[in-house]
Amino acid sequence: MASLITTKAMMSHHHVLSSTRITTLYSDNSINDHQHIKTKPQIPVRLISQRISGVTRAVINLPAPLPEKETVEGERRCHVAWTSVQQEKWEGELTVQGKIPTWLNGTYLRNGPGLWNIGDHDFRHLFDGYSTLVKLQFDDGRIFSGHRLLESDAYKAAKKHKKLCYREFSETPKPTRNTFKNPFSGIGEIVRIFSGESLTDNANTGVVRLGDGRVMCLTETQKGSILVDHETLETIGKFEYDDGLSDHMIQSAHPIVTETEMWTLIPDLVKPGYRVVRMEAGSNKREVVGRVKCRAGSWGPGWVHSFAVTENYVVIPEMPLRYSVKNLLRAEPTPLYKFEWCPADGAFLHVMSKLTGEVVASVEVPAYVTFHFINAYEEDENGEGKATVIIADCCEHNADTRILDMLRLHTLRSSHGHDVLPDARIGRFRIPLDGRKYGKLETAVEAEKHGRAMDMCSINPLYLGLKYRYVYACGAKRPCNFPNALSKVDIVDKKVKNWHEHGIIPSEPFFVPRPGATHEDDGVVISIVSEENGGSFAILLDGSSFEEIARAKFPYGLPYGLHGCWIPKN
Ligand SMILES: CC(=O)/C=C/C=C(C)/C=C/C1=C(C)CCCC1(C)C
Ligand SMILES: CC(/C=C/C=O)=C\C=C\C=O
Ligand SMILES: [Fe+2]
Repeated sequence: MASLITTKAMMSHHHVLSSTRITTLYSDNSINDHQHIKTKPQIPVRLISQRISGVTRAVINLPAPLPEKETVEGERRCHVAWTSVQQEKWEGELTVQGKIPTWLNGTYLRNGPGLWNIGDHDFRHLFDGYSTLVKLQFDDGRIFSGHRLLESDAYKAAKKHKKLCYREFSETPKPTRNTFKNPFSGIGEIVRIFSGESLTDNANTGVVRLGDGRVMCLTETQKGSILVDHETLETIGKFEYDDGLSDHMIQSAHPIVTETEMWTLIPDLVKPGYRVVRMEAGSNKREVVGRVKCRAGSWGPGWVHSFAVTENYVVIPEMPLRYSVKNLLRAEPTPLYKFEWCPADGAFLHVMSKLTGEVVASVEVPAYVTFHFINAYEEDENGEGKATVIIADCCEHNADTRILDMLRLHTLRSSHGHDVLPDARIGRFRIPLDGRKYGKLETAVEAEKHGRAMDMCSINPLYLGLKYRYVYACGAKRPCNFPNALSKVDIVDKKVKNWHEHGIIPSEPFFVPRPGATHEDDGVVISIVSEENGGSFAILLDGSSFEEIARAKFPYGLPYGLHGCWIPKN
């Protein structure tokens, strides 16, 4: 479907009246367009927007609704959230409806998969798409915006050769004819996987601002650590780690970054365990603080998309959903992709001292499935000035691995109106620090209050590792097949405020604190919303009341995105 839309969009000149400026963009750059453009001159597409009763309306620039017959696999036209971006880049000013707080000056940068096809080949899974950065540059009440595809080697090679060239999350390049003839090619491929050579560097998951100001896009392969310019969205180049740890090829997609340091986990597939590493701001060298050995007797370590820290400790999850070398070597994906579900081998959480690298607790907990840890903190239950327990909260999918396969594009694009999204909750782990063997897992807030969906979370970053109260995340208004609401959860009073409009798919609600604020929820929440009618807009909610304070419509539809960061204006 994406290719059909692309061709159509490319052939029409898009005119939208803008109150402040006219932007010219060239729709020459998506992979489909590329083929086309070789024989045709670039077509400038002018985006002009028109103010109608205070709201900027795109006049002709949104993709024209497709007739029912122009569909993927015989389906109805799918939501713009799951539709590839139609141009490689765009830049322009958005017209704001409402009032942006005067203190909000800086750039919100969001990463995520935004292009899910190469020529006629449609990718399978949400996580396969090529990284697409979206910026919202807030400047004195105005928003300058844009998007751009990340120039990873994987994307550049796909563009050049018009085929998949690296292993993505679920996609594997087709073997070449030589591979069939060469009896050693299987071994060669194993080497290429374990050296990381055949793995993607498509850094489509998150983006972080390091303490020294560099901005890095990330995914779960180490080679997918790529520096970008947050103003132009240009790709600067690979982040070159200067520490000899890259031969471990994979990493957590969510390092924890502060002004002074970065913490991350490097899983070890050969001797199942995790290296806990720290990198000083300004350096490219990660230092191994300690190593955790997996408790389960399984072949692979538990999948580690994210983890948590407290003031003094790193919390390392060992999920029963484990990396599987067997599945890694398969060309065709299993329902659990590169992972396998091993609940009989146990589920664990480990706690390491940041200072000494010593593992101070390692507890067995009930089975769990999570992509995202929300926050963690130490609690001194006896009031003796010593932490006795660690609380670690995560978006927990009720130990149900189906969520991974629910994120297949076919499912996201097809289950219209059916309530098929499996339930999720805020899972709260209690990890005793007194040597007890077991930890607890509880539901922090009744899941019904946020529509039984819970993922893509953020907190006030000033509360990282500390006792905190508010979680911002995607919840749901049922029925749905994907989280379709924004939720503010008060985990102390166990109250939830939800924000929803019909037909929307909002991306991660990102909290930016007001400078000088004394209340945890004094700030704004930013999200980019994909609409059912093919459009999209940026929304600003008040962090406290969770009510809309401003929105700004994009002159075109943007797909769903994953994680973002805030880069304050210097
Ligand atoms: C987008 C997101 O949240 C996760 C992306 C994960 C990726 C791209 C994982 C890729 C992998 C391979 C290509 C092979 C090795 C295993 C694994 C790290 C899962
Ligand atoms: C989008 C998502 C889960 C949604 C489920 O409700 C997970 C994304 C993980 C990667 O960042
Ligand atoms: Fe994530």
